[in-house]
Amino acid sequence: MSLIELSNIKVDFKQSNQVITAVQNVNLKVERGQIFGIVGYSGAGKSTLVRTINLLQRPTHGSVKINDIEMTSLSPVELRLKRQKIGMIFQHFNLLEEMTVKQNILHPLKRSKQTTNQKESKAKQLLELVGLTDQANAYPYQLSGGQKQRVAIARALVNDPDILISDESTSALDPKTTQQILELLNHLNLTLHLTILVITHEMQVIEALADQVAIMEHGQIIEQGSVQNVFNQPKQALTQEFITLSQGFSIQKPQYN
Ligand SMILES: Nc1ncnc2c1ncn2[C@@H]1O[C@H](COP(=O)(O)OP(=O)(O)OP(=O)(O)O)[C@@H](O)[C@H]1O
Repeated sequence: MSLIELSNIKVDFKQSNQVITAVQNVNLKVERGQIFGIVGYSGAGKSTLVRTINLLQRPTHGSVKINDIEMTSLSPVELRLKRQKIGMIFQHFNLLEEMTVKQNILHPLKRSKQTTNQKESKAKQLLELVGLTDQANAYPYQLSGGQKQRVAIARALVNDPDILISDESTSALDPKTTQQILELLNHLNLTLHLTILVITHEMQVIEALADQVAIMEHGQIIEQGSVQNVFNQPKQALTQEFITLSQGFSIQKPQYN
């Protein structure tokens, strides 16, 4: 049994008198402990697809199973509890500017029945895990982009999730900081056995981090497999294009005599 199993997913958006199909015919299985990458250009449907996993986006058709439980059949209360086990991080961090690092991390626990001591101890443990112990009382504006993403990661882990969804989490960061965040995600995968879904338009992120990859175009998965196989033997022209682009830019300059 796979941890995540998406079957025949379709997502339509209705806008006045037209229908936009953002995702269609998607079948995807993610095993526990995997790092699964989803690659595609802007508008390919990556974010819409992963938002169906915690039903932030309800699919028009299809089945979403987490741990063999059909998410689309859950009551609102059951769904809220299941969602707590799926953390998310984003490109622009989405921190609350008026709150300190520690308050941001503990924010998802605001309605929890945990004692202050339990929350303090959780915050301490998470601050240590993401390397921000000294910044507990700082505000987001005092932090670098990489530090902000570390706060967001700690916040995403506060309910001990089984799954972390990273939606372009390194796209606003410079290469060195990207490397550090990818190392942290890899560390979390290994030490917490966290299953991670990585959405990106950068194939080098997939190459560095993921075990499996799916390539999306026009709302569909056009190719998927192990990172090794897909990189060694890409079947689709778009996959080849992403691999070529990940090896850096090559500009043909005119020759002047
Ligand atoms: N709420 C919405 N209403 C209408 N159309 C939407 C909505 N959300 C997404 N879309 C459309 O669905 C398609 C897929 O968008 P989506 O954001 O999932 O792509 P993406 O691959 O994640 O790209 P990006 O990285 O730019 O977010 C796009 O054509 C987008 O305009």
